[in-house]
Amino acid sequence: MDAELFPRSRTQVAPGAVHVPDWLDARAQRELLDACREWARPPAGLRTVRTPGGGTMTARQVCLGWHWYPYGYARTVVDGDGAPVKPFPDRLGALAHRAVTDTLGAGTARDAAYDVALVNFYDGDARMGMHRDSDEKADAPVVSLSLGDTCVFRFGNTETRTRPHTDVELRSGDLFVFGGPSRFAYHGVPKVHAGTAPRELGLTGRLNITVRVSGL
Ligand SMILES: O=C(O)CCC(=O)C(=O)O
Ligand SMILES: [Fe+2]
Repeated sequence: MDAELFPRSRTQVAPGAVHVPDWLDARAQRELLDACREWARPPAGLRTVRTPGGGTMTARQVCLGWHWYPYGYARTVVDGDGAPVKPFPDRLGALAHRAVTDTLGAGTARDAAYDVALVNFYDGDARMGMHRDSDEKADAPVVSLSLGDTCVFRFGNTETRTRPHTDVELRSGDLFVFGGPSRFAYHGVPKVHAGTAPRELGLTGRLNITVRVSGL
């Protein structure tokens, strides 16, 4: 949509939590999507995540650098095909540094060694419940990039899964960074709006890439 009634602008959603609309241009989105398609291939490809309670996550996932499973990190896909996790690409680290500098300032992530990416694919009625990204042993900001369908991203507080929270619309190309006092805030994806991806991207569904420092 190029004729917004109200142009979207950069917003600080909470201290240390910043939303930047359209951070990735169409070409960068396309390149990231192509990379995600490669990463999704087996071995150590896209998988359904099973939770200890016997449930499954509706968003399917592939990891880079370290393999996340509920609730920890490993070097191999311990809850899947057992293959070694795919390497963390340097360019995702560079992208994360640029994202943090752009949102929270140059000093914030100077020494942060980004080494993990979690790629979540949402199709159909997929969503993600309120949770904290708390299996990392470091407090560097989490960098989140979205591709494809628009979603409602719910950003809450560090104490409870419930209110107060702010609902933000994340669209294809948007950046969301949460660090500092917001690093361990609860967040989730209650809704993905099917069929809202930019037509020229060629993606049915939504992809989200979070880049993190494992501290491991
Ligand atoms: O899909 C999103 O925007 C959020 C993903 C997320 O919270 C996570 O991977 O931990
Ligand atoms: Fe998360």
